[in-house]
Amino acid sequence: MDHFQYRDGVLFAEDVALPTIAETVGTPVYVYSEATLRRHARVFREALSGVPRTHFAFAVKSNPNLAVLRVLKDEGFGADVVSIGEARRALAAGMPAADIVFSGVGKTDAELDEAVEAGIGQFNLESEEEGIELARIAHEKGLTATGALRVNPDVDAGTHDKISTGKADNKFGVPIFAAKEIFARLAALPGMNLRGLAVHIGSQITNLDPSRAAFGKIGALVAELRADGHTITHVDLGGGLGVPYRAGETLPTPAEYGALVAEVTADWDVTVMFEPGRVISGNSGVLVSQVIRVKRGANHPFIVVDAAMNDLARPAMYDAWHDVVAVEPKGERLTANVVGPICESSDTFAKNREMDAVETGDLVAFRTAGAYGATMANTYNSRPLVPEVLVSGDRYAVVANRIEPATILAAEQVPDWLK
Ligand SMILES: Cc1ncc(COP(=O)(O)O)c(C=O)c1O
Ligand SMILES: N[C@@H](CCCC[NH3+])C(=O)O
Repeated sequence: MDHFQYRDGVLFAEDVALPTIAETVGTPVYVYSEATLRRHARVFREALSGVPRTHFAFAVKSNPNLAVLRVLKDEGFGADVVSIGEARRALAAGMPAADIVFSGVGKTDAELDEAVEAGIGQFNLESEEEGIELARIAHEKGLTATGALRVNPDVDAGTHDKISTGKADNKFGVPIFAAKEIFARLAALPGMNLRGLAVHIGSQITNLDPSRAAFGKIGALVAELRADGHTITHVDLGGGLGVPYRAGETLPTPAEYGALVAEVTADWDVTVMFEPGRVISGNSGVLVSQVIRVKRGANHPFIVVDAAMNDLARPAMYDAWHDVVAVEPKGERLTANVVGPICESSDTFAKNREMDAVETGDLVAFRTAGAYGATMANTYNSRPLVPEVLVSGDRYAVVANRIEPATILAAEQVPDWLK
């Protein structure tokens, strides 16, 4: 059930009218539905109920807001983090360190050190070099770090090139042809408990065949490692399941993904770990923005809204589609370009888009903005950092303040020689 629905011609998030939030918090503003987050978490877990032992780690990068993480912690999720900053967020949300998986291709020694001290549950090792460093750091403290070797299976996930991670020339993981030897060397190090493998081939995956191919390669590697005498208790299959961004799109469902995983992993006898991000957070959020003005263009009008590419970078970065809807539709349609105020032509959310007619002062909502939205926001053009609101039934709360340019200016200074 969609928790963003029209009631009497006004778009609501659960039981809160979006204009109410826009009036009290201002625009642009991200609005998340707690009920949707919980529903997605439960649907995903349920989809994997055919797998006997599972661990769910929400990909913090998709939406690191503390309140969002708290909801997922409540749903029994741990976290997949890629920096110590994300690890601190997961811990601050109350997630046990043991439920946190530390991924990422460039973990610094300082990050590894802090994460080992914190008792992070699993390090997904992206290289032999990283594994050696982690083992040394842990051993010097008289501790043992738990690791899984991330394997690059050389499978094309068929997604946007910029978010594809499993091809041989992507920077992630160790080449599959070298994985056995690297595993053996790392497993022998004092300070290292290497318990399994990890794989993640990309994001916004819309066809499960590449996942099947990648998981099959991992299964074969598990068998080979066991034949060599290694103990494999955990395999992390990453995240990446895509979500519909436009009405009418059909994508693999969590249930189809779950059935594939149950089938492929049936004889693995491991705890299967997952790192879903977008599939949990994507359709849990919208970005609400106000129309500043509608200006005439050569072909179509330009609808200039108060959100920009600094608030929602996906269209500019990946030519991504986000549905744009009027919060209070008037029943008319038009074809327009929806743009932000930033001085770049890439600050375009929609081109030649047939959409609800809107006028100056109207509110619009960008749908499917809960993943890789606020988390990728910045302050380009000295714009404020966009705020976030969580709705729960008829309640709502600001869960991230708008950071005004003055706050950022206060962190800058002119050096003595220029005074
Ligand atoms: C290692 C890792 N795990 C999980 C994710 C989450 O991906 P998604 O949000 O597509 O589920 C990503 C991002 O692609 C990732 O790099
Ligand atoms: N930022 C990307 C996803 C990156 C996934 C990172 N592992 C997007 O918005 O689609």
